[in-house]
Amino acid sequence: MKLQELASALLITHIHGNADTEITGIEADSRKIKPGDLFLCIPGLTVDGHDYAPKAIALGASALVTERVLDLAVPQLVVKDARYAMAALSAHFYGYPSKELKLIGITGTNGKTTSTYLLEQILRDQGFTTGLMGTIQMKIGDAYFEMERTTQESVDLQRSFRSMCEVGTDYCIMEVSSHALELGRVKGIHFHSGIFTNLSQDHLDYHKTMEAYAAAKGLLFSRLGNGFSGNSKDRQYAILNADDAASATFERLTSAQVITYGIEQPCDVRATDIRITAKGTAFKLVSFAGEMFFRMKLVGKFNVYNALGSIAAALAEGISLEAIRESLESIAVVDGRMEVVDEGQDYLVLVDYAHTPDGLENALSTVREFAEGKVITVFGCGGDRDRTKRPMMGKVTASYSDYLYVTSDNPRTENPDAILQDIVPGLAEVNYPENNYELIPDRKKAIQKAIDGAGPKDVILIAGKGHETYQDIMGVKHDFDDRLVAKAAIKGRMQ
Ligand SMILES: CC(=O)N[C@H]1[C@@H](OP(=O)(O)OP(=O)(O)OC[C@H]2O[C@@H](n3ccc(=O)[nH]c3=O)[C@H](O)[C@@H]2O)O[C@H](CO)[C@@H](O)[C@@H]1O[C@H](C)C(=O)N[C@@H](C)C(=O)N[C@H](CCC(=O)O)C(=O)O
Ligand SMILES: Nc1ncnc2c1ncn2[C@@H]1O[C@H](COP(=O)(O)OP(=O)(O)OP(=O)(O)O)[C@@H](O)[C@H]1O
Ligand SMILES: N[C@H](CCC[C@H](N)C(=O)O)C(=O)O
Ligand SMILES: [Mg+2]
Repeated sequence: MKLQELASALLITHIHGNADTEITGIEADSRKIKPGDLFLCIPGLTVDGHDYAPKAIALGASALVTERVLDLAVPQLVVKDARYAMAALSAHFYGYPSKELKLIGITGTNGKTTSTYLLEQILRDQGFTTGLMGTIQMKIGDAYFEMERTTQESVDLQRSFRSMCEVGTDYCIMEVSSHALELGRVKGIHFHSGIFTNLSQDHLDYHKTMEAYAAAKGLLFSRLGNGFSGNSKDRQYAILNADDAASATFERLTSAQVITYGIEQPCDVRATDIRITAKGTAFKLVSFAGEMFFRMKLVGKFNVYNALGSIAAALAEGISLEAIRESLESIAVVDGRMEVVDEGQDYLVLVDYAHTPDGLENALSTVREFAEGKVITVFGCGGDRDRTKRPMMGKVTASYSDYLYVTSDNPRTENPDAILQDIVPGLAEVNYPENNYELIPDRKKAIQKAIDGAGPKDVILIAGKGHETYQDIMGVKHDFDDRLVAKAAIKGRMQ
């Protein structure tokens, strides 16, 4: 595509240099430039992409998008806002692929990944070709890719959507993080439907206040449904959790048709008669499409919420309740979410991804409900992330646990001991006895100790890392998988 043609996606631009320059790719990271690419210079929060333009040119970039003319010998498309331009130009370059897919975005503090897996399974079982995008991985056709982040940068997103179109994808189910919404990664993307899981504290390092965090999530819904067509195929849906106060705001923001789900409040898709055991969850579904009993292998009341959001979305797509039930009942586990580590031991070991106060409250209240012995928790808090959630996570964990091992969870560039010290005031707040916890920065040692000390019927919850296979220390990702470490410790104890 010629630079001139690409520039037509924006009204106010200025081309400095040859407008007929051929662009064969589009990229915002100088480290990924290939010859012929257009390099987008994005002023970031940590560095300014304009400083990397010489490196991009050295690697073969044929033109730049800049916010000011740089003294460099390549054509430049000068724009007002490079981040906005990145979203608009990449959509144009890849031919607006989100319009060719039925894209269902899922946002909320907890439950996004789980919900994407549930809904994707239901749709796949119906014979649809599905795409998936989120924290654990991206799926395009039958190929799986590792993800750097939960929601990709706009240029990568558009490229991924185009690849999904090329393999005949009908539905793409994706997690939409608050960072992505705030940073405009999903600007101009056409969503078919949006699902809201819940809102509780996280990421205040970035959003600063809960109001700003909620407003970021709201962006997904304010963009839905703007333009009725009368054609039921084009109809857009906002699927909202009736038991979460933020839903009322999102309902006001959206023009999409609202479907509500929940447990406590009256709503369109509701679960009653809920039973929770260590082996699964059963409930009666009462919905606008009828009533039915569900028996899922997924553990925890929070997974009933995740199921309800997915059921509502699937019903909106015209899938029968019976088919939805069959799919949901077939799912054994979502990678790293309440995953059992079973080596035949007489205590239960669960690996879970709870890494917020609310996530921990949900995971631990579930464990409390079925634990016959003590509840022992191993957890930590991520470095370079919301510090104010640390004592809150300590408090919640202490409230539900008989014994605690406070340890490291991706300290990143922070001092691991200092992170642990930020958690301790939360334990003191509920007068947690000093004899009931240990601070062990080495996560492997903490897991080993928890396993060595477990008695029959005890439950050990290893929280925070779930599917992760690394421990990030000073920017270096060291191999670390809670499930493998726990497995080895259980076996070690048996010998
Ligand atoms: C707060 C945040 O999300 N920041 C993201 C944002 O950073 P930024 O705008 O500050 O960019 P920057 O790092 O200053 O770089 C500016 C520009 O220079 C470019 N650059 C930079 C270095 C270089 O050598 N060459 C180069 O070209 C960069 O590609 C970028 O275009 O844009 C960058 C490029 O896309 C991202 O790498 C970066 O993610 C950071 C690393 C991050 O950790 N993000 C996390 C918090 C995040 O996004 N998490 C959510 C999930 C959260 C959840 O819901 O749990 C997610 O969607 O993953
Ligand atoms: N609906 C829910 N409500 C509250 N807690 C939940 C819910 N679903 C899952 N959780 C808890 O949160 C943890 C993370 O779940 P999941 O990975 O599905 O969330 P996520 O929103 O994708 O998280 P992230 O923002 O890190 O991508 C789970 O391991 C579980 O402990
Ligand atoms: N999406 C979340 C994941 C946190 C997972 C936890 N293991 C941590 O590193 O804090 C984040 O980037 O904040
Ligand atoms: Mg996720």
